[in-house]
Amino acid sequence: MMNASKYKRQYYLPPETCMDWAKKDYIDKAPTWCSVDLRDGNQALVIPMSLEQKVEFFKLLVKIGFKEIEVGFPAASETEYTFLRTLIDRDLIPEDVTIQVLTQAREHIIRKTFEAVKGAPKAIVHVYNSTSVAQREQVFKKSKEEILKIAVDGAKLLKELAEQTEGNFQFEYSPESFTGTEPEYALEVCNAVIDVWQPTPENKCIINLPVTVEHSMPHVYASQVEYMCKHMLHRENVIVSLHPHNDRGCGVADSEMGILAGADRIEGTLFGNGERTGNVDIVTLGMNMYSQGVDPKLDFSDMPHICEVYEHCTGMSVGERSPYSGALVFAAFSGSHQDAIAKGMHWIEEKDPNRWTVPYLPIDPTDVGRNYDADVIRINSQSGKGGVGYILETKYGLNLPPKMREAMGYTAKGVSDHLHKELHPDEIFDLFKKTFENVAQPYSINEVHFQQKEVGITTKVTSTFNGRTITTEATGNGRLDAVSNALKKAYELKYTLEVYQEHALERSSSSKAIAYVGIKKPDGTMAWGAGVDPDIIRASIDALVTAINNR
Ligand SMILES: CC(=O)SCCNC(=O)CCNC(=O)[C@H](O)C(C)(C)COP(=O)(O)OP(=O)(O)OC[C@H]1O[C@@H](n2cnc3c(N)ncnc32)[C@H](O)[C@@H]1OP(=O)(O)O
Ligand SMILES: CC(C)C(=O)C(=O)O
Ligand SMILES: [Mg+2]
Repeated sequence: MMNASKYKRQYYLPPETCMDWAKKDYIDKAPTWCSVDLRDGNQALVIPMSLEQKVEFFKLLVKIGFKEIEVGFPAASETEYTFLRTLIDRDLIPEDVTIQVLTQAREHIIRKTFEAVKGAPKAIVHVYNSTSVAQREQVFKKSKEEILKIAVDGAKLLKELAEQTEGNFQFEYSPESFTGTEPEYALEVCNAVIDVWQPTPENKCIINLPVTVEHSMPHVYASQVEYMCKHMLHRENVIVSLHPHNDRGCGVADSEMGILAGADRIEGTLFGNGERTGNVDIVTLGMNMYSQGVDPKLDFSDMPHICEVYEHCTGMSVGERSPYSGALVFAAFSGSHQDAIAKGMHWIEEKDPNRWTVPYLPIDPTDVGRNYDADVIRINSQSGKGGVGYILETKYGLNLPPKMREAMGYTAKGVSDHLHKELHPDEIFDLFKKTFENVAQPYSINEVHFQQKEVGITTKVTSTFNGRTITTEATGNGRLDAVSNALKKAYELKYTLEVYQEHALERSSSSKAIAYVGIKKPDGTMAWGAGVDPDIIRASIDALVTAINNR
């Protein structure tokens, strides 16, 4: 049995109501992004990245467009230290990119960090100490004043070493475990740090408010952020940064509401890698903005490549349902969704090509390097005529009559259900051909001759049924009608010719046409056939014979 009574809330509300952010419904500009993949993401991996993997990942982050990248915890290990030196010594940091390094607020760790970062063209030195009730009591066993002193001493040492070290440095402070800290106390500590640094418009400092562990609903965090923003010393010279983790699965909501509450900057990772349930997923955050028409200033247009490098470097995998990036996130298997998507695609093509409104698809999959054919409409036993028809039309250029789409839809559903598998587009096309195209058993046509009469057409048809060949003559008001009448006469067939449609085959063959025929049987149900031939008359006769064979 589980025992909920051993838990109680571990978060603290601000001393005043801070809900102004709730009046906003829209993020109108991208925050400053800082990737912490190479530090927070890396420290959460079973096997942290090698030097080569970190270099490859760094290049990917630069290509995506990150301008601030926390590259590691240089005092942590030789690999971390060497990676930082490699970036600086091999001149791998583009001019418009600022690297960031993390250090505990401990003297020897800070000193080692400055040793590692010296010569960096631009670097953010990020110092942290935990301020939460739990850590004050259990880990540090120190009073509020003593914890504040750790932060202030760390801030002073950063300032001192920055002056003595070659390079350009900006400072960042995190009251780690902010979400388990009383907001008034977190504010007091942050303001004490800001007071040491005395930020200016030219050299702003960063105050990072981490959701080190996600304890509350996102609106509580947003209220805490709003409180901090409202009361922060030199707010105009402070960049307020958020660093949400995802323990309750609300990292994205924390970030979005936190931005509404006044934050300027987000630290997170690709696909939400990071400690425990991960850091906030910057792909989701950025693409959420993009899907509202706001440029996220990050380029995710080649998502498959981004996933590949991420998986290769971290050994993690991108989940199939991972927003905007997962293998299945654009896939529609169910019939009504496919139908709506197919109609939506036609709508934007014909009516409004500049605005994406396709039902069930929050963004155009091609914007992130995915494609309609392989990724969107996929066929299994949950699918219907809309999806099957869409695939036949868009991939193979077959524009089936609406009722024939339905017949083909049920045929595909039956096969998928029976085999218990997804049908790939080529399998659907093969199924169509096998079931509905030029089927010449048990009836087949050997020869057809026409003669134009004053009223209508006369035909002489030689056909075979069960090994017996006969020739019949008949008239009709057109060629197909005449052949149909001849076959009815030859075999006493009972049906009415209900649907006829034809078009050129542009995709599969430039010189052929396809005809579709639907016949109504005495019980009122339909049978369908298609014929493909360079000669449209021959194609229509083959379609008719196929429909007869499918009765
Ligand atoms: C929420 C986060 O993600 S924070 C980042 C966490 N990442 C990492 O820790 C990865 C890199 N860290 C490391 O490799 C190691 O911890 C090192 C090399 C930095 C330090 O190693 P060590 O000194 O051997 O161990 P450790 O980190 O456990 O030190 C714990 C001591 O530091 C103190 N401490 C921990 N964090 C801080 C901090 N941010 N500021 C000041 N003191 C701190 C603890 O209270 C403890 O003190 P005690 O010795 O008096 O008990
Ligand atoms: C070091 C800090 C910012 C951190 O990673 C966290 O609190 O999650
Ligand atoms: Mg973290």
